[in-house]
Amino acid sequence: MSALRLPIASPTLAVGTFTLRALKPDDASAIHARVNDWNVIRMLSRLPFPYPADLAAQWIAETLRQAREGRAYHFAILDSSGQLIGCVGLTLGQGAQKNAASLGYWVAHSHWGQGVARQAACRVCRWAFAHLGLHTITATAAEDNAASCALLGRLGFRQTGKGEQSFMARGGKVPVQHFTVTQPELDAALRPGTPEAEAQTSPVQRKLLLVVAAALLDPDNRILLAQRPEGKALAGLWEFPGGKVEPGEELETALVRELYEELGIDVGRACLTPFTFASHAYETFDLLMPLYLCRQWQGTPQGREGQALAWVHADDLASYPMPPADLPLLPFLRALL
Ligand SMILES: Nc1nc2c([nH]c(=O)n2[C@H]2C[C@H](O)[C@@H](COP(=O)(O)OP(=O)(O)OP(=O)(O)O)O2)c(=O)[nH]1
Ligand SMILES: [Mg+2]
Repeated sequence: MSALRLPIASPTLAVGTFTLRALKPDDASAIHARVNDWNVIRMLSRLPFPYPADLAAQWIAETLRQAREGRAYHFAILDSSGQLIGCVGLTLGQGAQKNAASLGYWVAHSHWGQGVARQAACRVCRWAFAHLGLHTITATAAEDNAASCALLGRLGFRQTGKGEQSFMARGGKVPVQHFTVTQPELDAALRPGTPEAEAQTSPVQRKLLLVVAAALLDPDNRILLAQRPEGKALAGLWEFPGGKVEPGEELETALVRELYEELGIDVGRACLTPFTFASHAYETFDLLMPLYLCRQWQGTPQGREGQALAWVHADDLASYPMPPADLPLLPFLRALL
């Protein structure tokens, strides 16, 4: 009886300072901006040049369908700031080839030479061998893509043959090399001490970001929200004023400082009452945000960083889109006010 292969959910994988996660529809513009580059696209067999903007959205939709059906797993490669810098993926064989998968990847030209593709490809292969029941992973690289051929060699891929393949962007056939790796071969390539092994076995810990924030309350029990300005992460969303705690800084000191910097008000530490906290796993960091209540301060809050401000009744909070970390806090505020 042949074992049925059930689709498994695409994981989020950490490797070195990079994060690999399933593609999302709103990755389309970043993908288009980075892949529509002759340096990148000439190494990819199935992509036309120029690369039409709507092709990225279609491709993402197709990868999501393939992942749901367990036919392929494609990942966005994000750098430590959450910026998409490439893609890596595996397409699974069918029928007699069901224990094999083919590997593909590309990295934005601006990030070449930094080991991004090597680390990402290695991480995805390790995950696939561990979870997809594969015997082999294959890859094909254009013969003039020396970096890719070298990368595969460093991951234990053996060259199994040469051939020719059509490359759409180049408008014709291009000499290619075919490669294969098995799990023992990949493991052997990850000998302790190699950069591959280090990046794979000691992924940099997810960053814990400590942010302090305040719910300032006026005599009508309205809460002050500030709109995150353009150019900042989560721009346009409404938040509790506050900011990052600096290394070695006490939480209340940080909050007093942030409220002065952002709103121009003076708050005494004794006027800050600990209320609750937010804990949220953002894509590239974990946020821990103690939230204080404050009913007394000196001065009138002003958006000193250009941010819009709004005094909002607890019942109206839902009309102000907030960062995902803040949503679990709202029922507590409604119950209090
Ligand atoms: N202040 C604040 N930050 C929040 C809230 N919810 C939420 O997810 N965050 C996140 C967004 C940011 O990733 C982080 C706070 O960063 P920030 O950019 O405001 O930090 P900051 O005020 O120190 O500003 P900067 O000097 O670093 O630009 O916490 C919230 O309600 N208030
Ligand atoms: Mg802030």
